Parts: sequence; C-alpha cells; structure tokens
Amino acid sequence: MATEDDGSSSEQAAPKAATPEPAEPKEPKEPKPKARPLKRPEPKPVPKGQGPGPPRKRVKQEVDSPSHDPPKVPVKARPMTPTLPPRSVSAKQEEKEDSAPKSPAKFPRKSPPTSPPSPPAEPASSSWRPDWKERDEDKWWETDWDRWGSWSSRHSANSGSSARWSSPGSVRPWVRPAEPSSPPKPKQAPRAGKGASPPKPRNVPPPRAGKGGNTKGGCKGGAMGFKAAVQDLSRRMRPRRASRTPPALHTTPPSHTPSASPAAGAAAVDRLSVCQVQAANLRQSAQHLLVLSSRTAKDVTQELTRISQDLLASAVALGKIQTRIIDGKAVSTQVRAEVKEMTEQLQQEHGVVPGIAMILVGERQDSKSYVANKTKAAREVGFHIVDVHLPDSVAQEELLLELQKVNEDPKVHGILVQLPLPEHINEGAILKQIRVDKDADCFAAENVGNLCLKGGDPPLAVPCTPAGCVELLQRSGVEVAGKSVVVLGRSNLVGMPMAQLLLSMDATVTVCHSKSQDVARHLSRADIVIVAIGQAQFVRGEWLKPGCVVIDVGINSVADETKKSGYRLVGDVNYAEVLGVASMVTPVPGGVGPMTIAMLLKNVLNLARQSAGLPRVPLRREVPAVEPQLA
Ligand SMILES: Nc1nc2c(c(=O)[nH]1)N[C@@H](CN(C=O)c1ccc(C(=O)N[C@@H](CCC(=O)O)C(=O)O)cc1)CN2
Repeated sequence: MATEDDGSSSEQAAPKAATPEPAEPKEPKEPKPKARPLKRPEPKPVPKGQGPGPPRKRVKQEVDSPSHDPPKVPVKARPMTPTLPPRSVSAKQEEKEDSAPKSPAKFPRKSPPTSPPSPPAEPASSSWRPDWKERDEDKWWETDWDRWGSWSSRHSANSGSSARWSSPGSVRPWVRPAEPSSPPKPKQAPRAGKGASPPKPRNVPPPRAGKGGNTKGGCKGGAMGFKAAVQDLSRRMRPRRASRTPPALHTTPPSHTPSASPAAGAAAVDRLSVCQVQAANLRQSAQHLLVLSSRTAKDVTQELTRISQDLLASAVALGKIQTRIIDGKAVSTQVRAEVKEMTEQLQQEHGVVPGIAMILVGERQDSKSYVANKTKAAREVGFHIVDVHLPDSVAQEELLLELQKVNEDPKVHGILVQLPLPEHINEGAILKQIRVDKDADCFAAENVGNLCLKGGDPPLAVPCTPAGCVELLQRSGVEVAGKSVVVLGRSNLVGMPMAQLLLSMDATVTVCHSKSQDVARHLSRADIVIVAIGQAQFVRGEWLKPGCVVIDVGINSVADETKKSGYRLVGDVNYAEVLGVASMVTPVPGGVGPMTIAMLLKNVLNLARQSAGLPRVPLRREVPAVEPQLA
C-alpha cells in the first residue's frame, strides 16, 4: 500500500522517553501453561527513566502553511537510547487512575476456568432490544450531525449483518459452563493444548412448551423439514467405526510435517484424534438438536450458535483458524487520503483551510516523535499548522497564555495538547481551557459528557484512539451491535471513552481494570477484546474465545538484543499466542497507533467544517461482514 512516510512505523518514530514513574510491564510469575508451545523468550522488563534531553529555554511558536516548510522536529531525529526505551502509552493513564500499587494478582495470568458460574438467564429479547428499527437514521457514525438522534441508538444497526445480530433468535448466548456430559464422552483436554475447554457434550434440557403456543414439537415454519435435516445430519455424522471411547484431544497442536517420520505419524494420529472428537461432538450436537426441534426457534438458534462455537474451538485445536492481521497502517493511509480529499474540497467550495495547533511541553522523546508525526500528517493533508513547543520548565500560567492565543486564533480549528504534561503542570486545569469547539482530542468535559449522554448533543470530536479502534473494526467488517465486548483498561485517554463509544454502538460492554477479578473469565466470553492496560503481552491466547477479534492498543518496549536500538515494541497482547485463536488481531506496531493520528486529522477537519456551519463528514464506509477464516 502506501509508502508515504506517515510516521507510524517503528523505524520512523523516535524512541519514547520514559516517565519518572514508569509502569513496569508485569510479566507473569506463574509458569506458562504446558500446551501451546511458544518459543518466544520472555522479554525482560526494561528500566525506564526520564529522557535526559536538555530542556529548551525558548518558546517556539511557528506558523506553518501547508506543504511548505519541513517539519520543525525532524522525524528521523531519533536518538537511540537503549536505556530509555519507549514506555507504554496506556500505562501512564492506568497509573493515574489507580494510585495504589498494582499487584500482578489483579490481572492474574491463569486459564479461564472450565466451569464458570452459570450465566444469568438471558432476558427476553423483546424487552431489552434497542429501538433500532425506528432509528435507522440515527447512526451518527455515518450520518450528519443534523440528523443526530438518541445517543443510545445512533449506531444502531441498519444493515443486514446488524439485523442478524439483533434479531430475537440470534442473540448470542453466553459461553456455557461445562456441564456433566452424556456419552459419548470424549476425555476433555485443553483447547489447542492449553487450559480452555474443547467442545463438550451438553445435557439435553427437558422439552417444554415453546413460546408462541407451539407445543407440538416444531419450530414455526417447517419443523418437520428441520427435524429431517437434523436426523440426516446426525446420521451422516455417525462415525463409520465408532470407537467406544473417543480419544482425547491432544495437548499439542497438530503438526504439519510430512508423514514419513515417526513424529509425523504421531502427529497424523493426533489430527485423526481431534477429528474423531470433533465428529463425536457434532453427532451429539445433532442429537441434541433433534430434541431441541420440539422447542422454540430461539432455543434451536442458541444451540446452533453453541455448535458453531464448538466448531471454532475445534478449528483452533486443529490449527485451522487463520487469524487476519488488521493493517492499521494501510487503513490510516486510506483515512488520511480521504481527509486530504475532503480538505481540498472544503477549501475549494468554502474557502476554509482546517487549522491545527500542536502544543508540546518538554523533551520526552516519545511525545516529540508523536507530535512530529502528527505535524507531518497534518501538512500532508493540507492543514494550516501552528506549532508550539515549550520547555519542560514552563510555568502553568505561561502555558495557559499560549493556549489562550490559539483559542483566539481564527485560523485554528483544532487544538492538541500532547500528553502527558510535566508533573508540575495541572493537566486537568490546562485541558479545561481548550475551547470546546476546538477540542481536537475530545478531552473537554462537555464533549466527554456528550459522548456518554443518551439523547444529548453529539460530541464535536471523537476521542482519537477509540475512534481509530472503531474505524478499524468497521473497515474490517466487524459488526459491534449486540456483541460482547471486553475493554481492558479505564483510562481517560482510551478505556473509558472506548467503552462509551462501544456502548453507544449497541455493544454489550464489560470494562476490566486493575481491580477486576478473573479477567480471563471475562475475556473467554468476549466476541471483541480491546486491550489498553500498558502491560507488555499481558493477554494470553488461551484466555480468548476462539474466533474473537482482538484490538491491541498497548505500545510497550521490551529488551531485544537483536535490534540495533536494543528494544522492540510489543502490545498488551501476546501476539504469537493470539494467532490461530482470534479471527482478527491488530499488530503492534502498525495497528492502532497510526489510526490515532489519522483520526485526529479527521476530527480537525470536522471541527473546521462545523465552524463553517457545515455538517461533519461521515466517519464510516460500509463494508461487508467478515467471518472467521478457516485454513
Ligand atoms: N493529546 C494526546 N496525547 C496523547 C495521545 C492522544 O491521542 N492525544 N495518545 C498517545 C500518543 N499518541 C498520540 O499522541 C500516539 C501513540 C502512538 C502512535 C503510533 O503511531 N505508534 C506506532 C509506533 C510508533 C513508534 O514506533 O514508536 C504504532 O503503533 O505503529 C501515534 C500516536 C499519548 N498521548
């Protein structure tokens, strides 16, 4: 895709200076589970410290016209300081929210329990479904502000794929706890050689009268056809030479080596075993469906969903899930190209050039690098740029004065104060002074409030990183409405607004944080997982529900002697383990990070449009839903 220098690759960005109180990546103390053989060496936590760059004495305020001057902070100027590796972006936020020291036990590294407590009874779908049918026009994400409606429904589904998830019969059930099985009873073994549960036979619930008065043993609209089909499925699933005791799933993933060696032979047996268990499970599922055919369509749909989950688990065990890598760099390039086009149009048709003020305080290498990349990206799309760089030692009043200037500058439509600010500056007091209609990051209380309010005004901008995550999901064809989403982290920058955004898109959102119990259990039920906790490679593959979508917001450095810099960037998710389990994952670097910058540009464009009385541009392109891919 694009080769343009967007500052999003690890080559382009400068190493990030550490903060005085760095968040150490908390690596597991427990031994790793036996099965999924991971050759990845444990990264050593890197000592972090404050970047030693001499504080600048000058106050720089430069006005940059589009496509003229080179960046004020050269992108390639990145002193490689192995002892000053980039620190986690989200860690700092998490530090701020929880003053108490974190204990690794708060995010325990352990397998999801095989028998979690029974889920609460699912509410009748009609009583809790959002009023999406009436509110097709309220999907603010892809509509003009003028058509703004209830915040709760503004993302509501109006597409076929959404309806699929919202219809009464297709409400995705909770992942069931393990239940005592009836024969054939395969010996249970961890998924893909790890602690998770393989498909398990379920107890058949006693038949009951179906809703809608259909008590005669049939779903509405063709029970006999369905029954016959299930019988046929059951017959076809029956093993030709059924073994009395189905073999257990093996604890190692099947090998793909040619079958000449004894090891390959053993691997083939492994694969055969897995297939046999899978067939046994399917056969039992079909039998179960036979019983369920006397029940309601909802029961049957739930059972079908469970079967598909079991199939996904089997696919994981067989090494058959192909995890799609969501290319944030490519998507961000696309978004920036769209912003550029719309900027040109805005200038031609209305004579408005979007203007952004970037306020950077201090000499943190990471902040300097991000601001340099933002400046470069803003220049590329044709924005007017005001670049303010203040020394570390700047007084709060002086910073406020600079802020006042850009607040009053009519050429500036969006203001960005790069975070974090030095310790002696009251961050909240500064952010409060940004004019709400120039709040490019959606930090202002009014904008944050509107993000949360049902039926309130729309926020004038959307928080950049969460908006980037949503954009990645949408452009990857991932439907959010009705899905179970777990957000790990509750920072003001990512976790909190992310959860609100997803809630407004009709997701069922669970927020886990440093005080949450049994994070793995929450994760094992999530269709979509968004991780922003600032702990290197914290989320394990075995915790995840097969086929889920993983968005990794973390940026952490770990020591890597093979690199010239002495470190490399990793996310909050154990990427290697997630491959083959999740249906999609964002990499680090090259995932969410570049989207943060692209969405900032989009925010500023929209602020400029709104300042001219124009509606904001749609944030979304319709894309077909993507199902998990099997190899
Ligand atoms: N005012 C703000 N401050 C901060 C924000 C923010 O959204 N507004 N977010 C973060 C930092 N950030 C943007 O400012 C940011 C972080 C990471 C990236 C990025 O492109 N990362 C690359 C890797 C970069 C590297 O090699 O170091 C990637 O993930 O691929 C962009 C922006 C805190 N402050």
